[in-house]
Amino acid sequence: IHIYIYIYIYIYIKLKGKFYTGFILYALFWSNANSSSQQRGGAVSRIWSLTQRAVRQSTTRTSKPPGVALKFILGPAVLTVSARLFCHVAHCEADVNNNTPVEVVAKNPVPDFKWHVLWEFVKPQLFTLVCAVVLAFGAAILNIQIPLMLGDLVNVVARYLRENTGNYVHEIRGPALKLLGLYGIQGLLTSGYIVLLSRVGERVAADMRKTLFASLLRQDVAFFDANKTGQLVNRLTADIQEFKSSFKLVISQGLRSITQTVGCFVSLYVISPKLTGLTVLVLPCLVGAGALIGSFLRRLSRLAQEQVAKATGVADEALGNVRTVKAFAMEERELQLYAYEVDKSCEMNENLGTGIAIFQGLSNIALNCELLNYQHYANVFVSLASISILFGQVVRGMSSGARVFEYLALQPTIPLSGGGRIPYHSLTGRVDFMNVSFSYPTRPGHQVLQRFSLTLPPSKTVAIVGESGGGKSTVASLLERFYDPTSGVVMLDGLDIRTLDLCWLRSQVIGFINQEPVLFGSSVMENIRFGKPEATDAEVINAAKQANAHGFITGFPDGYNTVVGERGVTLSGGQKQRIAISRALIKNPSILVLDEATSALDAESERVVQEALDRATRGRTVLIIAHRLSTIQRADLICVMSNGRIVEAGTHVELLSKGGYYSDLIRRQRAEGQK
Ligand SMILES: Nc1ncnc2c1ncn2[C@@H]1O[C@H](COP(=O)(O)OP(=O)(O)OP(=O)(O)O)[C@@H](O)[C@H]1O
Repeated sequence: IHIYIYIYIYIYIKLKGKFYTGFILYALFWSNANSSSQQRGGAVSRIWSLTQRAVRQSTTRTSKPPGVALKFILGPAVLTVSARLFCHVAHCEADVNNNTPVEVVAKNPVPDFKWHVLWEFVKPQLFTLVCAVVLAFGAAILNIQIPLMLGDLVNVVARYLRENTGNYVHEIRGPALKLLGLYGIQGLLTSGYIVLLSRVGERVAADMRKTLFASLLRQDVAFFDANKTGQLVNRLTADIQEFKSSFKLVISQGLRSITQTVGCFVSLYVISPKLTGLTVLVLPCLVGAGALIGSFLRRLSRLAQEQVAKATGVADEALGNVRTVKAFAMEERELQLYAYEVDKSCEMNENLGTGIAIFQGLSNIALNCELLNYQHYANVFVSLASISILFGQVVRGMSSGARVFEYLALQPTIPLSGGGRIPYHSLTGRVDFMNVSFSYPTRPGHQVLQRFSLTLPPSKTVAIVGESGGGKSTVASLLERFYDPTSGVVMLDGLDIRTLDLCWLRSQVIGFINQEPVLFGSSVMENIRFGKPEATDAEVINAAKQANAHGFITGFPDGYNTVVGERGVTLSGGQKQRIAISRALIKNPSILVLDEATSALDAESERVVQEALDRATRGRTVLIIAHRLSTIQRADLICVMSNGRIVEAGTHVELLSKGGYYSDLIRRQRAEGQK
């Protein structure tokens, strides 16, 4: 009987997660106690024998072997619970999406779990959730009834064996049919609540993902300086996954385990187990069927996982290239793309949930039918063990939830919308930096700009040159309003840019091209259209012509429909740069910022790109940040920066004749070129 109980529990463990820690500990404890008591030594053995004696004295004898409840049910169960509570060991609850948890370093290491935020997500699913709870409760109540029905059946068999009178088939039919009916209803209820719960879980998780993604995209660039993209993506994936699993498990198992534990303790002492039956013969069939359905479910799970990864890929790309997304004010479009992929993965996970539901419903029926003779022993153990799993799961679920909620509540310091706009026909494109001082929020002690002043006259080209780390790119970042100055103002047409609509500023006024153009893994057409989503094909082609890109694009077999690969890996540096220029030009910006736009190119690529840039800059206010001084000689004004200040300014000829910092830079660059 002991072997059977172990086999039964083993199967249960296989189906419901691994909670064998208590068993291993118990087995060790028991064998140690037995061998030690034979040697009459050891504190452990003495405590053990005292416990056994106390239990023997306190329990009234039943038909069960003495101490069986302690040895095979309470012992392992209590040890499992303790191991779980105190040691956090050996629990590996099945994760349908096989997400590998990544260490998350939170800004606030222990964020609070906010119930009211959870409520906002659960509210729309409340009806489905209540139905799931009712069904789960019904299934749990039936689970308690089953051993009692079983008792009726056993009584009939026992009476027949004892008295050998009456019509056996007639007498057994009633209780047997009742029992089968009960199993059927129980299976249906189980499937029902799992389907509903899976739906609630998936929808809550999908809503959380979309809301968190929207909240992340809204954040300032400074937020992304302080947080690694991988961690943010992890909150969108692993944390929400963990939270979802816990949410479903706690509701389904919590209700079932508590009701079942109470009920099974009662029935354990009411019914006496007599039947053994065909279990050994049937078990391999059950295991085989389980393995078959399991492999199907694993396939479903893998597909769902791939879809989740796809959604994560979209998020990762948008967040990883957040400067580009922000420079084109494309937050809304990225959100839509992500929402589409998330909804698809939500649907696939719902299908998976239905598969699991059918599997569990069937396995419940099969196990109940075939293993009924051990039901009352094993159920108590399983219920107790499930409660122990729940403790750990509640803790993990709440901490994952808290990490997700932490970022939902964050408000950006630079709001994306709101503020004034200057009508297109009256916008001149004059920019003034007035006494600007600035430190990056992640390095507040390091002042990058100190009382920096500079004017970009309308339709003129101003270049900034100077030593590396002197603060040139920071000037461009402040114009894009990736950050706000610590003191001083940046003005557009005489208006403080903090009073202007940021979305308008980035999407319509400023075109930004930097050293390493970032493309998205879609077609050339879509990449150029990123600059102006409503642009017609003709506008896209026109922008590509202006940027010297039309020729090479039409040379590809798929032309504008050529997919450029992740981050544009299938294109050369010069080609990528020209697509980036087309993307900036399509919005017809009044101001163009070129941050080292040609410094990563070889001489030939630089020539074609430079040609495109010369054409692109005509009639616009241009700020060029340059390393290669040869590219800026025709600028209307060249400023030399050092230590966050302008130390010299003038035209190329003026600065050369001055013989100061600029001519020194030119000399050094020539010398490097000759080497
Ligand atoms: N996001 C950031 N967070 C914190 N510090 C930064 C950040 N970006 C730049 N810095 C620091 O600010 C200073 C100025 O950097 P910036 O990129 O503006 O220099 P640069 O003149 O453009 O240099 P380079 O010519 O090498 O590109 C440097 O000391 C740099 O380390």
